[in-house]
Amino acid sequence: MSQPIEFEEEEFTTQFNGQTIRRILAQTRPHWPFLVGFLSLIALASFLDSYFTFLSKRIIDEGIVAQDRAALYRIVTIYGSLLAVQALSVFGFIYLTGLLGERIRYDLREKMFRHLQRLSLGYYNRTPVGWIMSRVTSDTDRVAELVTWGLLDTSWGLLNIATAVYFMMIIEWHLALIVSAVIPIIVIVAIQFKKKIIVEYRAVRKINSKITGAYNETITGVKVIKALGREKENLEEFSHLTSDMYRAGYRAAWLSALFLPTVQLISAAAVGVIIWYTGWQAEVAVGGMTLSVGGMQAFISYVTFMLFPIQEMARVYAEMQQAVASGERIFSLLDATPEIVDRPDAFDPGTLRGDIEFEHVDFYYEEDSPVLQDFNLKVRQGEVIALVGPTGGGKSTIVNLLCRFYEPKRGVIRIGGVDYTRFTQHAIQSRIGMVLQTPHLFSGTIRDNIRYGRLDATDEEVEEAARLVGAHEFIVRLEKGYDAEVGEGGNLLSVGQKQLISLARAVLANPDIFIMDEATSSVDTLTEALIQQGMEVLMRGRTSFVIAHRLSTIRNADRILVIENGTISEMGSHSELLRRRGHYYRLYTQQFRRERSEAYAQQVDGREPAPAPGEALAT
Ligand SMILES: Nc1ncnc2c1ncn2[C@@H]1O[C@H](COP(=O)(O)OP(=O)(O)OP(=O)(O)O)[C@@H](O)[C@H]1O
Repeated sequence: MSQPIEFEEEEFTTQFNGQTIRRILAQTRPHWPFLVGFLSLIALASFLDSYFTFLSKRIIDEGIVAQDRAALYRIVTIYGSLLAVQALSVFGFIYLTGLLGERIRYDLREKMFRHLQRLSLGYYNRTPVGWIMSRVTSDTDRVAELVTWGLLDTSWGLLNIATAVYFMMIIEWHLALIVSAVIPIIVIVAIQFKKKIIVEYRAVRKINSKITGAYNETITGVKVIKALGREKENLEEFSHLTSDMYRAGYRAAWLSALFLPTVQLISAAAVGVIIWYTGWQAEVAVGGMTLSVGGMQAFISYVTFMLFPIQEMARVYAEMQQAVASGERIFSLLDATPEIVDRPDAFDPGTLRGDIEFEHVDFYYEEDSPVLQDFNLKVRQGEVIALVGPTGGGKSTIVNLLCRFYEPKRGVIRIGGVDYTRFTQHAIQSRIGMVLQTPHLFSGTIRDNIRYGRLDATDEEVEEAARLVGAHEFIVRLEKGYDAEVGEGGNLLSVGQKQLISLARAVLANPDIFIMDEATSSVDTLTEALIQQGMEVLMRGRTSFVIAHRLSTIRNADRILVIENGTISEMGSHSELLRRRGHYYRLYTQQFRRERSEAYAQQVDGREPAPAPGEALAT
């Protein structure tokens, strides 16, 4: 059953955390010229915004009321030129904010990508891919939004209010003080509303993604639902969801509708105070009236125009909680320390050729469930080791330890007589060639994927490698040959073809140690023979470990290890182990019998037998 995707709808319970906010803001430090640029332009634009209202007052008082045509023209000309300056500064700050946002997104993503490459496999085991993807995409966006548009709206809002108060003070400071008292009231009311509205909309989105999930399950599982007669129960569950959504949607709509009239009423009260004050002054201070008609009009404009920046600031404040939570998750990723780090004196031995030794190795993924305990193994340079045994026995773990994707918890692994933790990880991993059971190919062409083994290889070398492992024939049969796209993860090719390409890639890399996890199923007999031949090319003269599923590999191996419960339960060559008539003998005869009967069935009725991986040697 599919799970609804809810990464976007995570809970944001984080409270304001000054340290995280400081760290988020610190992301702008390398780009301070942009920041200074956009803040200065915003300051200019907001100053002009308020100044325009002041100029309007002067147009009314000095031009229209005083009937002074020259003054009117002069002020209107100033107004017009400043409008052009304002237009330029608005263009400038929006442009700079956009650029700053892109830089911050780029920086964060690059930092995360770099860090993700350093993290050990253990981190990837614990952390779902979806979680990481959410950090890299939506969280980065939220943080970038906060430090750009959020910062822009806040500074623009604050500066607008400050300059408006400044000009009101110039016009009539008593009234300016009275009117300013309204500002914090509107700010608090606006923040409370916005916070509540955001909570309701988030609830709506969350339920919506559950509804999508419910639709998905019902449609994909329609047969089962019908067969079990679950329609009524499903409908009831669905009705709960939709009525929850209706309630949350209703509350959001009600709050949104209530919000604007409420703040408008508060500002209307302020406008009332202004008008009352003007009238009162006219009464008590006949002849000495300090607030002109233009002044009153300017005050009313300042109060009304203040509403918009206050709303924007309230929105930013309410959304800041989300951005802080996003920031915390991004930093938790960036602060995760790799479990495997090179020692300060780590070196590159130049080669990994030499005997390999596991000495008293203990290993676990989870502390309370040991996988290997006191594991000992000596492998001579050039030996081919086949690992067989039941699933979960520890075969992949042995190979993972050898590649140093994990390190022993106790004991030591030596390569060429040296503890391998003295080498750099790169020195080890770049000299081990690995072909996985379901090999991973990267989107691109077949040629690109083979060349991944050695980036400076020529086209001829790429083809030569493919020929050596027997992949050339199938590649040239494809319409575009080596230039055929493999699709995301190589999914346009079969498992066998992917293995052949991985073998060619490994040949090109010319590793000192070769590791192969054979494909268990879905490989036809011809491809299987090709893979076998390719493996032999690669194993020649190289120490090789094969997690073996096929009889042919096992017969040719120098030594076969039967791995059960993290220990070697049997070890020897194919004929030795058969003579011993133990676990290996049973696995082998079972598989041999199955293969015989399949071959017989094919001969009799020409049908393709279904694979029975349950009986394979290493599953
Ligand atoms: N990443 C992991 N985190 C936790 N436990 C793990 C992890 N990988 C393997 N294990 C556990 O370690 C044990 C050995 O697993 P391992 O994959 O080495 O066995 P295997 O012999 O290769 O099996 P298979 O043939 O199925 O691949 C199993 O019990 C498995 O559940």
